[in-house]
Amino acid sequence: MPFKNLNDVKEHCENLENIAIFLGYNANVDALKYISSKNDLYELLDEKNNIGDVKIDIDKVIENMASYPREIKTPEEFLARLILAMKSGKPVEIPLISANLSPNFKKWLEDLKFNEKRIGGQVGIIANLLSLLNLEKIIAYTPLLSKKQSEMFENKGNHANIFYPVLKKDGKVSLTNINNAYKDDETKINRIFEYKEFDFEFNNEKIDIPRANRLILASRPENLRIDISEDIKKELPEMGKDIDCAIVSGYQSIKEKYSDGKTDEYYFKRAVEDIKLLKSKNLDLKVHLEFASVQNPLLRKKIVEYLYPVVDCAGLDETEIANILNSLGYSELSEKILKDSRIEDVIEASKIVLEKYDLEMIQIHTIFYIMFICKKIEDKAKNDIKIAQLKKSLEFATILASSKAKNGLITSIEDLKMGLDTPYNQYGDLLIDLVSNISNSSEFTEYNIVLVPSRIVKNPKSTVGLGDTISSGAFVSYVADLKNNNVL
Ligand SMILES: Nc1ncnc2c1ncn2[C@@H]1O[C@H](COP(=O)(O)OP(=O)(O)O)[C@@H](O)[C@H]1O
Ligand SMILES: O=P(O)(O)OC[C@H]1O[C@](O)(CO)[C@@H](O)[C@@H]1O
Ligand SMILES: [Mg+2]
Repeated sequence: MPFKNLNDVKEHCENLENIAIFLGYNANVDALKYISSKNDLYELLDEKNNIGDVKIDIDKVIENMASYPREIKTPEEFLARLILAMKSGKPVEIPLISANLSPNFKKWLEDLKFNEKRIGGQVGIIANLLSLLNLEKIIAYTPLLSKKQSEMFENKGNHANIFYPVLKKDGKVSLTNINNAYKDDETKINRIFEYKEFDFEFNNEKIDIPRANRLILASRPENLRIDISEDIKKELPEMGKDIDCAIVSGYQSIKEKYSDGKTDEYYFKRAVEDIKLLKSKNLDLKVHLEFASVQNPLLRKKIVEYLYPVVDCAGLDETEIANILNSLGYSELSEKILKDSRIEDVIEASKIVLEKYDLEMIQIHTIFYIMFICKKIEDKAKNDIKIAQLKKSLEFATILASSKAKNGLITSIEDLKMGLDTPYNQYGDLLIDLVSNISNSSEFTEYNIVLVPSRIVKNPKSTVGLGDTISSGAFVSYVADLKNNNVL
């Protein structure tokens, strides 16, 4: 067990302090609505426009939403997708395009009272986490940075360590404390419905919620472009020279077509350029792409086809990798994962993606485990060290995630004691045995498959952002090993 006490965790955090990282592109405000019981649910559904009076045939509504991007426009569609998400036991994110909303649904959303507002988006969540872990420098780039959004970035390290690239009057780009770098942009708000485990009746059906989870209604503002303006873009090579790694994300909000005539291809080509520019003066730079759920299979395929070839590491959950496989034509394997989430199938899927895009590392997080898959190092002694380091990075990630699950957010390194004190889930030993058998099979002799069981928090305060927490914690820990001892 690599972490016996909080001091071991603190010592591990110290290894991360010399890491500098670039984060792009998506940040937003997460407005959280807690649904802790069936009464909360009925109150939510009855609020104002009597959305609860909506009598819906869930299957019919879903059938009618067959066209993509399967966004939500009406109360019926919201209700149907919320109940399906609750039943599924899986995290769900669905785009919400305000221009397309029915008037009564738009009003219902506007009148909704939220329990809590906190930073969201991969960039927002990861920047605040890594700041707290005292990383040397975090360049957090997001296209929209309103004053309200900039204030939600919390420079909680020993020194202000979250920076935003600002074009100065002399034409130079300076990395400015993000709290002072805001522009007159709109604030992007996502609505998060965080529900606990409970059961309820709906349309004469008893519905069980198998585990606490969340449904995200992700706004898609027309003027949000996943892009870096030319004057900042030209500085990317210099920024890349002074950092060790990058985490890129947010491509899920790219739309096929924009009002100004631009298309998704325009933004994907520029996103590839951004990564190549960051790497251009620093060949050791490691780039991790954190996936999110993408309803539209064409868009999902473009994200991996354009971006996986130019990144080194990919983080995603089992639903996301199943959907990627579906977009790549492996529909049978995809269906099996979506239906049963068997680890053998997830590992096979990871190997397919790793090989197809020549990735260095895949990191998968599911409710029951967190796993790294990568090629072995020739030298056995070195590879054994690598496995031990990968395992330690995953352990660290589970401690981060369960601390955040327990407390809703991590406010100090002391909070990590909560995660450390949370035991592995009951399937831990079974999963470890399963993976060691698979690792020894002929198909995987060239691969390291390293798994750590998750430390599931019963009745978590919230679940949104746990995947971002896991992926970023494991990735920066991996990079620290690369940087500090070059064994990997
Ligand atoms: N109650 C919980 N306790 C501990 N870890 C959890 C709990 N619920 C979920 N997790 C972890 O968080 C991950 C959620 O990942 P993901 O859905 O990608 O989150 P997000 O995209 O919101 O960051 C799961 O794969 C699991 O490892
Ligand atoms: O797809 P979007 O609008 O960038 O939102 C991403 C969502 O995913 C999260 O980052 C969690 O992974 C939420 O905080 C956020 O609401
Ligand atoms: Mg995720």
